[in-house]
Amino acid sequence: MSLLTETRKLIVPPRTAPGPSPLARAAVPPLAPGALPGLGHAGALLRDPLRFLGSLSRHGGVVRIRLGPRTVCVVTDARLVHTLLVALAHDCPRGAVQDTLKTAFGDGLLMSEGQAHRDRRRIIQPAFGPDRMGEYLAVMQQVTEERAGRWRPGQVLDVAKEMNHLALEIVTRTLFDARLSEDATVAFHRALPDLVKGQIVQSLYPSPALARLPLPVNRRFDDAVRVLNRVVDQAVNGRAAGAEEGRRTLPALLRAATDPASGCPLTEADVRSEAIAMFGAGTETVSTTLTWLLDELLRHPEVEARILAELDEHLPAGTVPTLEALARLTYTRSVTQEVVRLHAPNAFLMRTARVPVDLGPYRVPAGTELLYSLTALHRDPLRYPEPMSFRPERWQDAGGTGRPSFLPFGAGKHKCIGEAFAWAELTVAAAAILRRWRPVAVPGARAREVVWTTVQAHGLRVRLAPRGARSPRRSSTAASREGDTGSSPGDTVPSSPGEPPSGRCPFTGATRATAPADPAAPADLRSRADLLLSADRHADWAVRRGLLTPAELPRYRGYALHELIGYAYPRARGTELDLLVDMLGWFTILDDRFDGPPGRHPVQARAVVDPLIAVLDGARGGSPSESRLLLSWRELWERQTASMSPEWRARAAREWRACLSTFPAEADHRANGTVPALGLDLTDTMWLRRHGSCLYPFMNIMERVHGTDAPAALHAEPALHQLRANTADAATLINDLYSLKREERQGGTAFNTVLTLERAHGCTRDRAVHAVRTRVAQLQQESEELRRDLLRRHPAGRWYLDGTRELVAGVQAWTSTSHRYRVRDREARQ
Ligand code: HEM
Repeated sequence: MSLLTETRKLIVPPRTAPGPSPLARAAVPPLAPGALPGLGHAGALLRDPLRFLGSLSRHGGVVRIRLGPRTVCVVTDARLVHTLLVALAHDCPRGAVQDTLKTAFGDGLLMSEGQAHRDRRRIIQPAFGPDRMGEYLAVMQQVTEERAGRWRPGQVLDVAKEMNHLALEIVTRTLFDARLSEDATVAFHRALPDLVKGQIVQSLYPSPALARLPLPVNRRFDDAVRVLNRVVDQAVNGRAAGAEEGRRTLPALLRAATDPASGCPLTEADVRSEAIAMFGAGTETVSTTLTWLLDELLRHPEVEARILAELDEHLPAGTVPTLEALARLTYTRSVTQEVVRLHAPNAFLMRTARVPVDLGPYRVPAGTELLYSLTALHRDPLRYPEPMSFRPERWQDAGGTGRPSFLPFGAGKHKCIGEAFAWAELTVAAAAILRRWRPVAVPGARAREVVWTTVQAHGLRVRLAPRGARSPRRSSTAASREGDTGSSPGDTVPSSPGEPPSGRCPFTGATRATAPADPAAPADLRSRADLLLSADRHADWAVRRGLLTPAELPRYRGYALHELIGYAYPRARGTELDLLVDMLGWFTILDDRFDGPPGRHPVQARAVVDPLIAVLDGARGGSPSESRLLLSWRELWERQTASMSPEWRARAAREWRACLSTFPAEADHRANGTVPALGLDLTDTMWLRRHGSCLYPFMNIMERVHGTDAPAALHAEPALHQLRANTADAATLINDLYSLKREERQGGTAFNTVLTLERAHGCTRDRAVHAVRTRVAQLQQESEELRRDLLRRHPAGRWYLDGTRELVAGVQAWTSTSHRYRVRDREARQ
């Protein structure tokens, strides 16, 4: 210790927190017993840090410990910790551990002090304001549902790993409106431990110059810094597909700001530095807490049941969470509070006294390092009886979070800026996971505490069981639709006469028609509040993406596309449901574009379609001239393919390409006045219709909904190819029957099998309709046989085989009721 410091201690009066006269305070904090020569207390701290830190409170509110040659004061009393963080904040900045990060990442919120810190905090605060929070909730829910939607029944989940990825994705998608590649996500989590280890070790070096030596720990730290900078670059510069221009993301806030000290705009280095702060402080804390939450729920099923009941009551499935709804989840909040108390992530936090300070009855000299453990504070038996018991009820008593001893987010000027974000994230993510899955404990794979700078939950593995269907409460919107009856098939489909028209069917070649299968009674979708909410969300999405104007919405909503999804994919929920509705909506809007000039001009058709196909080939976006249709397609392609296998992606790309290529092909025919109807079986017509109606891509999506590819051996079966063709044909033909009147009004430009039969083969209307209905029945019958055969050999693919049947039934149920194919009397007369 230098003479200068010693002299300063004598002449500078100690800073004191407000309280009794400083004259009464002069005690040197007691030294904890058990110091070993040379090592001091380092062994005890390393062996069981939380037990050791927890044991110190019985010696005093501030206790000295020796770590080798260093003496550190541990603050064990919650009130004194509060004093340190609030009243003494100016004189006790964060110190050496934070300085290491400062060298690596610059002066971000997590690293800065004083005026620079205050200025930066003021700039960043709006990113956590209540209006932004409202928007983040929906994203948090969506991200979690997407991730949980990729899990499979029976899968064993490494919970900590999954929660790490989830928390990183939530921060990226909310604060940055960006997406990280899977590689970047993995690299981030690999690099973080090396960063933290290096941060601690380097803070112990007697000279900063030692950090430049080629020691393994330094090298790994430098590598970690490089990786994290690369990841952060992706978040800062890589806006998510479909991200809105001008959205108030954190980088946008920072780029628009001026540094009050210099009067200059903030630099890209500043933006990156703040991104590091958010990733560093806002991911592992949350993921660890979520992991502990799931662990505690496994031990306390009755708590889980109460949470689910409360969610059903105040945040029904399919509801987009709001801050108000979250505020009503009082029991769930008690549970998350208890998890945060018992497993407060911050095991060690540090401050350094710049000048002599008094803490309660103790005097602490300048230069002293002060350590406090929020985890240990929250396990103090005097404040929390039976501290190691998980008892959410303790938060329902008076006092709640207002207790001065409850400091999971710190206090004072460095208090967690993400506190509200974190509470919301914990609730929304837990709700989305628990709604979908029931985690079952894997024997011998429970969470165990591993203390680093945070208290991590290692080793928890659970097996996932799908949560039994819970009945969503009916929303008022659902109830208000009870009077809806929809239209009857007779409105639009020419009825087939009782007896088949005589002669050979031009389509099927049969002389006697097979009786068309009766449509199964459509399932009652009115109790599906989530479907209506998905429809609302989709309408909002379509307008925000510029695909529709608000004026176009009422007519568009009349199509009730969400009902088609509800019928055809009865098990799709959450993210998949939203994806399906968005995809179908997008395709319908695209299809409607071809009712206009692009449908008659092949060059225009190709101008619309080629950039969409290029996305499937991996073309990168970013040109400011990209159409809304293209931007939203990019987003949808990303959402469809996320987490799917390369084989699935290749198949989906191939089939979307085939589908989109039909638009210019049809435009060619229209321009030349030709009909693709060579041969009696209408092979060409059917190829175009089958692919043009997007049934193949929508069959692929069944695998996305199910969370896994159908067995490869099933895909290799020629019989499956036939079944898929039959499914596409049957659904297309059903659609042709119901859309007949609407398409007839387009004159010779429409592609409809009934009309083609009339035009190309001179059939009467009755005969053409009968032929199509007969073909549908035949396809359905053949499909049943194919299904039976495939099921015998590939029982694991049952869900996929059943899905093809549901798809056709769904199209049938919907086409018979949708307003899309209704022709109003006035229109019909025109
Ligand atoms: C369960 C979750 C979380 C816990 C327990 C937690 C805890 C804390 C604590 C104790 C501090 C104060 C550290 C100190 O005094 O030195 C802090 C600061 C901070 N936290 Fe959190 N945090 C959580 C989530 C988040 C999230 C989600 C974000 C951002 C998305 C975030 C961003 C930050 C930042 C930037 C700081 C530094 C604030 C400043 O110095 O002004 N935290 N957090």
